[in-house]
Amino acid sequence: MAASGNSSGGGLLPELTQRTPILGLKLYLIILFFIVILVSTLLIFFICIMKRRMRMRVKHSSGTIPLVSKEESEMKSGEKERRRRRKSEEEKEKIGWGRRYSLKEVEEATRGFEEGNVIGKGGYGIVYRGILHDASVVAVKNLLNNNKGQAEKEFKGEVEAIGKVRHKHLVGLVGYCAEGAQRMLVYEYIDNGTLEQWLHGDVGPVSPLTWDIRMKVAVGIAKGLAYLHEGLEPKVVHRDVKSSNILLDKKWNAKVSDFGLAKLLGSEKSYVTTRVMGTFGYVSPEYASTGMLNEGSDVYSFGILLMELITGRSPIDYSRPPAEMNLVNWFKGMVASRRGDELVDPLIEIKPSPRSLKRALLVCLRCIDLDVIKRPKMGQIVHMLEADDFPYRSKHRTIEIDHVPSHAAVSIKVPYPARHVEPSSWR
Ligand SMILES: Nc1ncnc2c1ncn2[C@@H]1O[C@H](COP(=O)(O)OP(=O)(O)OP(=O)(O)O)[C@@H](O)[C@H]1O
Repeated sequence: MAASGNSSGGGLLPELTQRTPILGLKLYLIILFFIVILVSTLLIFFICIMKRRMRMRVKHSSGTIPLVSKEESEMKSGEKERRRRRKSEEEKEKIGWGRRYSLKEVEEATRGFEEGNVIGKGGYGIVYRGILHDASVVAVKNLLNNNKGQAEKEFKGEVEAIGKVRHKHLVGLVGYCAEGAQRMLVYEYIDNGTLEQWLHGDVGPVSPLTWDIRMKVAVGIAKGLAYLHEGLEPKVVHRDVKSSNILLDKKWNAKVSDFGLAKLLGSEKSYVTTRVMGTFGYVSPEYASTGMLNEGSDVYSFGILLMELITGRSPIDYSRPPAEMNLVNWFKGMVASRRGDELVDPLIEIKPSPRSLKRALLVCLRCIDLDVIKRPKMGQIVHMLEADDFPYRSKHRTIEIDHVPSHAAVSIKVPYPARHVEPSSWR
């Protein structure tokens, strides 16, 4: 019994240890190999199932206990999409110097061109105050429909000429709108009215525009014009320098506005137009009679503007006695008869020093010289108005002022800076 029991147990083991035809491996090794394969297959299968279950659980949980509601998450993705689209629209609408605005944007900014947002009406259209999406305040000039044929031309010229021009004393164009028949210009908003309003509006018995403020305004305008004439290539002639085109901020900084009439000029050439486009009373005689235009015409208009600042009078005022209706004639006559101090606006409480007054009067006379060549450049005017000791510095050479009325008994000598005027001085 013992022998048979031994032989059956011993018979099984030797079978397992017998070599098989598979690579001569022993049977138990092959069995072991298959068991390992089976176990690892099961293990992989199990892991896959577990992973799938976990994924399903995550899905399930986000559906049942969401961190944000479905609507909210849709809104968020919608908002994201809208923002992305708005950003790409804005990128598309950027035009180098500013922006092209859609009609919808301008309508929103002005609350549908609400009457209450009208800040002024000019020859080319109505100006509205507007607030853009980014909260910046702007002045939107909506060009008139009945001006379209002409205004469209002006519009294009204006946009191209002034879009890139940036200067402390020039009103910046921040963009435009050209949709369908609509043409609009979007300017930075200047918050303290126009020089015309401050000079000729009802300001009470004492003008807030003191002599010093008036001179500061004059220097600002001169700097702005000097930049147009001498700081740009090709230069820009404004063509409509007048008090209603001078805007003021709360610190009395002057900003020259309305380049609707400005045209780009070739550097050496003067420009001939078929019709005179300036404003009566400010237009230089040569521009009025020949249509020949160069920056000298702006200098003439600046001279008239300076007279207006000194006297508080309009260039043409039919409500005055005939001898005083034309500001230039009255002004020249008063200077010639040495009554310059009577020219000062009676609304100025503290009178200017004789030196400061004389300086301003002489600049006026030089600007309105009938010979355009003899008029100073705007950069020189900045120097003349700013120089403390002008016109008394001895090293200045003197130049005769022509065209003070021929009946004038006096010959006025106007010192003239011999130095070269650095562009940086009027910037
Ligand atoms: N950028 C601005 N910021 C604030 N107000 C402005 C601005 N531009 C214009 N205005 C206001 O709108 C008014 C009309 O301006 P606009 O330039 O159209 O006409 P104007 O200069 O009075 O006349 P014209 O069209 O004959 O030049 C101005 O008088 C001013 O009160």
